[in-house]
Amino acid sequence: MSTYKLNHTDSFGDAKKLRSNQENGFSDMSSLAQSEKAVQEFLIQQTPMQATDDHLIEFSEALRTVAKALRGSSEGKALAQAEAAEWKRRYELERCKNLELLLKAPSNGVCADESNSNGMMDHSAKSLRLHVQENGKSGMHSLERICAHEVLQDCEPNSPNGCNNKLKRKASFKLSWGCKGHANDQHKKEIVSFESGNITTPDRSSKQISLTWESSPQTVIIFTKPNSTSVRVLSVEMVRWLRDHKGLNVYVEPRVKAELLSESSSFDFVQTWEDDKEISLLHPKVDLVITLGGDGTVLWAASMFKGPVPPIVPFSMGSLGFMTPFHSEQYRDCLESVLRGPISITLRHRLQCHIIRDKARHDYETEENMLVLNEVTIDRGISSYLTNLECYCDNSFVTCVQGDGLILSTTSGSTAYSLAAGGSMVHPQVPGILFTPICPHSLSFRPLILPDHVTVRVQVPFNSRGSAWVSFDGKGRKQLEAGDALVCSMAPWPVSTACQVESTHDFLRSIHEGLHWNQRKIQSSDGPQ
Ligand SMILES: NC(=O)c1ccc[n+]([C@@H]2O[C@H](COP(=O)([O-])OP(=O)(O)OC[C@H]3O[C@@H](n4cnc5c(N)ncnc54)[C@H](O)[C@@H]3O)[C@@H](O)[C@H]2O)c1
Ligand SMILES: Nc1ncnc2c1ncn2[C@@H]1O[C@H](COP(=O)(O)OP(=O)(O)OP(=O)(O)O)[C@@H](O)[C@H]1O
Repeated sequence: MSTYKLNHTDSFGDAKKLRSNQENGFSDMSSLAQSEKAVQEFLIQQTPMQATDDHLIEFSEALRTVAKALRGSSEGKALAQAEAAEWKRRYELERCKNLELLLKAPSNGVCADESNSNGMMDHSAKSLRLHVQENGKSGMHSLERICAHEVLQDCEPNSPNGCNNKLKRKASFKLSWGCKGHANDQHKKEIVSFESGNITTPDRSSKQISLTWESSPQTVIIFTKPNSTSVRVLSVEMVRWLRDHKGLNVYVEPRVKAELLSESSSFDFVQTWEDDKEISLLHPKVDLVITLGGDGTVLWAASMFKGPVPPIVPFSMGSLGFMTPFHSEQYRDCLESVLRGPISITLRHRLQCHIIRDKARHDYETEENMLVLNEVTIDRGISSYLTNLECYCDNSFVTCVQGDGLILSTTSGSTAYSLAAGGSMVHPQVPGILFTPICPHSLSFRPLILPDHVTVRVQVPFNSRGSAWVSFDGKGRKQLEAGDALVCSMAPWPVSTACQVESTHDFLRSIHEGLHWNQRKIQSSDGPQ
């Protein structure tokens, strides 16, 4: 039998080609775009109906061809910008790797934080570390590898050891993928095997994931739904219990710290942060996140982490709870069992999105990356016109959405807005991107589910009647003008949420209890046999 190899290529394989296109070709895209618009306007006035002369018809055909070519080139620009952003990210990653090597060099492979002989972090090392973290998501990701779980422990006023700024380990844990029929969670096999030239899939890729602590969690952060009396009462009780009975360091939002202090000054042990930048640096210190609220609070908590997210334990204190399986009345038992481990988790994928502006001064300029746990929505906002959105998947044209808009959803978000717009419900652990139109003005537009490795680009064409609006998990609305594009792909930082029982059980329970999915009276046997 002949042998062969299966290659996986990533969607950026053509980036070099695109870059050279960019360099050699379309240098002044905005003027091209204006010319295209002018041609289109001209065509609208000069329809073949009005132009009876044969030459004019021929001329208008030629202009149509030119307009098409111009449009093609402007589409190429947005694509090239997306590719450029990706190359920029890769460059940042490389840079951080080099920094990692630099940090390692003087201390024989030991993390720079550890290398300091008296255990104190020297200022330059600290500022270098912060600098790396501030340099975009790749930098932060890389840093996690550099200093896995190493943190600078804050000075505790009542600490038995006094304030010695000793470096302690963040609690480490292990994730294992269980297989049906294999009690031993160490069981490992290739998902796809090519033995003897035959392709087989001995195991399925999505399995139950369990988290086992390798050292005890020490620090938790609690996010709470605002303006709720029951949440406020519970947070007071929980913070005290976590400190007095579990000896944990507790972080809360600044608003909650103020609430706690208004209850009693004895809550001054509770830690907080001052601005968003500070919270983005908290990840290396926090072992566990607790949310008290509904699904919106889980979305809120996840949005605070622009890189890796500590495991989340979501308590249900809202009306619906697709991502909040824990009952707040039993919080002590739940937290005892989570802190002890092992626990089943659902690894929820996130999408990373960024907007590429047509007006961007140069091609490498893109906006900040946004991470969503549910979905990114592109809609018509306050405009009463149909949206007109050109959609591409990698380099292929998907379709033009004409309707109220488009939802690009994670599988976790499949039970949220996408469901309301007619998308399928998908188990949250299935990797993929849901492509769900909102009220498409078409009889034949069915929602799609795309694989997890693709990059989706949604562009407002230059001939669009109005602009479009983007929102991220229902928040942070931004306007997309003609020529602007949204680029979206799977993020490398999933969100792990603790399960009450296990992932599939919790998912089914949420659609049964939350949506009364497929509830119907059972037909009686009293009838034709
Ligand atoms: N027509 C709609 O169904 C519609 C419209 C706008 C926004 N939304 C959803 O609201 C989300 C924002 O939630 P919020 O709590 O901040 O706003 P919100 O307070 O307006 O609540 C929206 C509702 O969506 C539910 N929800 C959120 N995530 C869910 C999920 N993954 N599965 C099932 N239900 C979910 C919430 O429980 C809540 O009942 C958006 O991400 C979007 O999915 C839905
Ligand atoms: N810590 C927080 N800070 C600011 N806003 C928050 C926070 N937690 C939640 N929110 C916002 O409050 C709103 C309501 O939150 P959430 O969905 O958790 O509660 P709920 O609406 O009572 O739940 P449900 O939708 O299940 O009834 C959401 O828009 C969410 O973004």
